[in-house]
Amino acid sequence: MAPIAIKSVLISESVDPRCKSILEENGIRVTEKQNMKKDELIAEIKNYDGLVVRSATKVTADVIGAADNLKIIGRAGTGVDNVDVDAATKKGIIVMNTPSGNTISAAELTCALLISLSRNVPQAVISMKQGNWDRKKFMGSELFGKVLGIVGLGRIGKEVASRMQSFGMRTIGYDPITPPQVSASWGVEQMPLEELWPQCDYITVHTPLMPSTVGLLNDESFAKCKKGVKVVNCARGGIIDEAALLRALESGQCGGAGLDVFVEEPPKDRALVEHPNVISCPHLGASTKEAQARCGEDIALQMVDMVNGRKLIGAVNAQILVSTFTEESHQLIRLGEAVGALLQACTTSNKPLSSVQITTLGDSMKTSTSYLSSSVLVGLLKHDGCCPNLINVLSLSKEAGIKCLIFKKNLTCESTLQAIGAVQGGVPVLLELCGSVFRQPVSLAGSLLFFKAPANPQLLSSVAGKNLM
Ligand SMILES: NC(=O)c1ccc[n+]([C@@H]2O[C@H](COP(=O)([O-])OP(=O)(O)OC[C@H]3O[C@@H](n4cnc5c(N)ncnc54)[C@H](O)[C@@H]3O)[C@@H](O)[C@H]2O)c1
Ligand SMILES: O=C(O)[C@H](O)COP(=O)(O)O
Repeated sequence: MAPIAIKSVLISESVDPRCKSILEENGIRVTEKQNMKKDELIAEIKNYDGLVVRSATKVTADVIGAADNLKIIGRAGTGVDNVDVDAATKKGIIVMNTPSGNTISAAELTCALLISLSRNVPQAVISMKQGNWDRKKFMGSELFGKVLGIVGLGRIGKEVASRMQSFGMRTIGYDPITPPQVSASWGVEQMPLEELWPQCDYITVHTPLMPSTVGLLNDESFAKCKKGVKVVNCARGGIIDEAALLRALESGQCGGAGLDVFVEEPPKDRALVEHPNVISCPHLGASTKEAQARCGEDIALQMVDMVNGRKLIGAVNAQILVSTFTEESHQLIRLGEAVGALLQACTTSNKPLSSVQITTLGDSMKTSTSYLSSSVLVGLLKHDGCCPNLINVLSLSKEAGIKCLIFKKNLTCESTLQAIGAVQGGVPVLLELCGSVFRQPVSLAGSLLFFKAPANPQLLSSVAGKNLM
């Protein structure tokens, strides 16, 4: 992949100043503009190659549609649910995050909410400030010996588990990806949700927000819980269904909730925030000096590493690019694109080919097959008005109805058009085209003119001119 040029970046939220400094030290122009309305962002975004956001900027399909020069959206934090990743991918824009920078901070806030719930700390504080001394009202219960259910055993779930184990809690959990033996090694017994709900005194959720996690805790699951269960959501609003939570709080099925996140932020509907058994924060999980310093620094360094062609870290929609940061991969990508463009040029139709078979030969090609085949598709699809790159080409070729088959060994090819290429001396060359073998490999650079005729020196001079013979 040719290095991605990022000359200007817009930071649209409060991101640690290290982010701006690092980008500027690396020759990238930075503009900071916070609290932009959607229309303002749409008007502004076309001026930038890069955008850095936290969770408040909604990078919707409209914004992406207007982002004519945008090559990267950097999320200084974990969740990318405020970015339309599909729209970005289709437009060939990399989406990158810094998922571990705020793990500890989010885990610590979760623990703070769990502890606060057990001892009514926030409610007691408010009562004291109002001049009261109410010891009876705020009778709590120990966490020691209680069961904590952790739904989502990734980075934050794991850190919450070890911290709450030190309070003597038994930690059980569920995660469809983290293997049970892995979570067992940090003290979390996994089980299906059906078994988990009835055992928990406390439940905390740490999953991303996606269709399968919306309303994970809903009327049905609350009904399966112990009466008085206390819940915490420091992940994303909506993982605990807000209406169901309110109903459970009102019926006493839920004894208290600690909420850092809401479906709508800030929440216009105040019913949950104002409920006496709810303690809440304005999305503060990552709001520590340490987390912000890490995330701001990480996103800037990741962008700079990518621009300088060193490596790609944190890309959520461009896995294919990870192995394209070597000179060898650049040569193979140029080869793939040139072969794809050549095959497309050989067709008489303006439409892209409907199916393509890509065969790689040799051990050294084993790791390059995915980006090589994608680069052939880039070459096939490159025409006026279509801007394929390695990020969007699979979705563009799917839309164009191109069937792509990839083989890692030589197969008899029955294609109407066939090109064989290689990299020789660092240069992509063509060895064979539609059955014609080039004794002298043809450098795949610049403009090429192919002329098919029987081998006849006189004919050649009539085409190429005597002086070129
Ligand atoms: N409140 C904040 O300020 C704050 C800060 C950081 C992260 N977060 C949020 O916290 C959440 C977790 O972050 P993380 O860094 O631990 O993410 P992670 O990717 O490390 O872990 C998420 C885990 O959820 C699991 N999961 C996915 N679907 C599931 C399901 N249906 N049931 C159970 N588990 C499921 C995944 O397998 C994964 O192990 C994310 O939503 C993130 O956006 C919030
Ligand atoms: O997903 C995250 O990283 C957190 O929700 C933090 O969001 P923030 O950067 O807007 O505080």
